[in-house]
Amino acid sequence: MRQRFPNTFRSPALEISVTFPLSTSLAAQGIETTATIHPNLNSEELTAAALERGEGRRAKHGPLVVETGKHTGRSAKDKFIVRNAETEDTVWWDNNASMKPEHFAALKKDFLKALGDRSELFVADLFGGSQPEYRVKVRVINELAWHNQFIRTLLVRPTEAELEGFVPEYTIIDLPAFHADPDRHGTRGETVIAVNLEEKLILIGGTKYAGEMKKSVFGILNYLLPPKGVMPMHCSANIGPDGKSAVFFGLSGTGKTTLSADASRTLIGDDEHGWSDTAVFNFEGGCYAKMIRLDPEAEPEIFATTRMEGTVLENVVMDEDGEIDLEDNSLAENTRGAYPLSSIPNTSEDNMGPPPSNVIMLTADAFGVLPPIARLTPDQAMYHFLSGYTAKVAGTEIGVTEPEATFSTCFGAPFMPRHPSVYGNLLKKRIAEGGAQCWLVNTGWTGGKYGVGRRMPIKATRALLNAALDGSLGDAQFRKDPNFGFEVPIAVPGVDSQILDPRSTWADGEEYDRTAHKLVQLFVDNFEPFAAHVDQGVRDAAPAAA
Ligand SMILES: Nc1ncnc2c1ncn2[C@@H]1O[C@H](COP(=O)(O)OP(=O)(O)O)[C@@H](O)[C@H]1O
Ligand SMILES: C=C(OP(=O)(O)O)C(=O)O
Ligand SMILES: [Mn+2]
Repeated sequence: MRQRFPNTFRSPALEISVTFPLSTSLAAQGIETTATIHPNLNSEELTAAALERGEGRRAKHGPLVVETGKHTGRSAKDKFIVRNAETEDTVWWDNNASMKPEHFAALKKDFLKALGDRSELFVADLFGGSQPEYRVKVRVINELAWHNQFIRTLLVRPTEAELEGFVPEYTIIDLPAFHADPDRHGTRGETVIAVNLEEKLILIGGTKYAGEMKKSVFGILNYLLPPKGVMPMHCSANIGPDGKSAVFFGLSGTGKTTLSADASRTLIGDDEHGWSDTAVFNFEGGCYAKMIRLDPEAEPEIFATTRMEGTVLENVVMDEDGEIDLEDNSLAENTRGAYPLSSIPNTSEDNMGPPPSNVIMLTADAFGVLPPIARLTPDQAMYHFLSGYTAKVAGTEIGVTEPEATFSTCFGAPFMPRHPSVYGNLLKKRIAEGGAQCWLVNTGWTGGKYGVGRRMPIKATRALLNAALDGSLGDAQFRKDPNFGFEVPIAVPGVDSQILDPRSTWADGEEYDRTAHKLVQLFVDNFEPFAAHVDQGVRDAAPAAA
């Protein structure tokens, strides 16, 4: 039986038939421009505007196909948080690059001048977040029509009633054609994502990769929600036939979107959620899926969106007949598709679900050491959440050309402005309250490390996940992993038992042991800085260095 929630957040605004005037003018925000303003256009109008302006081409079955030039992934090293009274003591500066207020002031002045010079601008008033008491009003100002379509697809679209009297709390100005000047703006180069949490203003310039906008809103929510007792999460989420929800943490490209799209489960969202006292709620109103080598058998729901109007395909190769080729990575390895939740058949109508009964942590293990699934105690869950061991998947960040083993705390370090212990303690509290069962799932390599072994078959991952989520995995026999101490099932119906014992999938068991000991040492070394922030139970959950 499909889980039904009151239809209070699904907005028809994606289908608004006319442009909707801005309740708060740009001038009221101190933005002087003679540009023609296109306010709150819907997808259809924005696609038409993008095609008219030659920003992209239409694929045979409807999607808008665009290219983003040299930036086909996030420019992680060009993102800055302004260091000021608001952020000095609240931001985790070991992990977030800082910008001086005077550099931001110069950058803002130059952005406002650039806005003044534009002949037209596309402006969308949107929500970041679905649960009314926690959502943030965000205004996005774009020079590209397709960027405006992207962000209204990815964020939550207000109803027409909610647009009445809409006063933006945060404003994003997104100018891909703007080139930052390192001397004047304190940037590394001409690309910049500058976040001012005091002025509530985000300036994005010098990149056409649309993911920067969506991740900027994610960063705002990751900063604002912890003081309200809400845990922000880099995860996807869905609801099973039993009405129980699950969240899937994972760094970029590890499987959040893929694994949360499952015909037998109701999708909530694919990337960013909050865990409040009463619900797990989506921060977004759409999905942003990797499209490279998409297998229509393994991922039918996502594949169907590549044949729909309202989808934006980023860096997907298309021939002159409008036929797309998802196998072709000549433009980018990180090809993407952005589509509204309404494009997926079975989604939660109010973008929310009950607090999670299962917490899945997805790790793309490039060493091929970790089992395809492991059951975690709450202390082991905290340990792995703070460790965030995974691989940066090729293409998701500028400069990452093949899987790189990495430790990305909270499975989303690039998006976490506060210290990891803030998020870790919220997770600990939520798990203790609701008794969620936690799992570690390796969607990376098996049969050897990256380059020797093979990628974990999606079919095996889905079978193991479904067994975990429907509870049947609880009846399996488990063994204790000799290196990491967590429990691993010995046999699961429908899954090749050998894959459950990684060592047996390697040609040389002793080579496996050596690699496993190396990985354990990497875990131990990485966890050092967290040890003081956690209790003894979590420290005891660590793997024993060889
Ligand atoms: N076992 C697996 N589980 C999940 N995804 C897998 C697996 N094997 C390969 N993949 C691929 O990894 C990528 C995961 O991308 P995606 O789900 O968009 O990640 P995220 O949403 O975490 O950024 C997809 O291209 C998917 O086809
Ligand atoms: C779009 C992104 O998110 P994800 O890959 O986690 O879907 C990203 O990391 O740029
Ligand atoms: Mn994703």
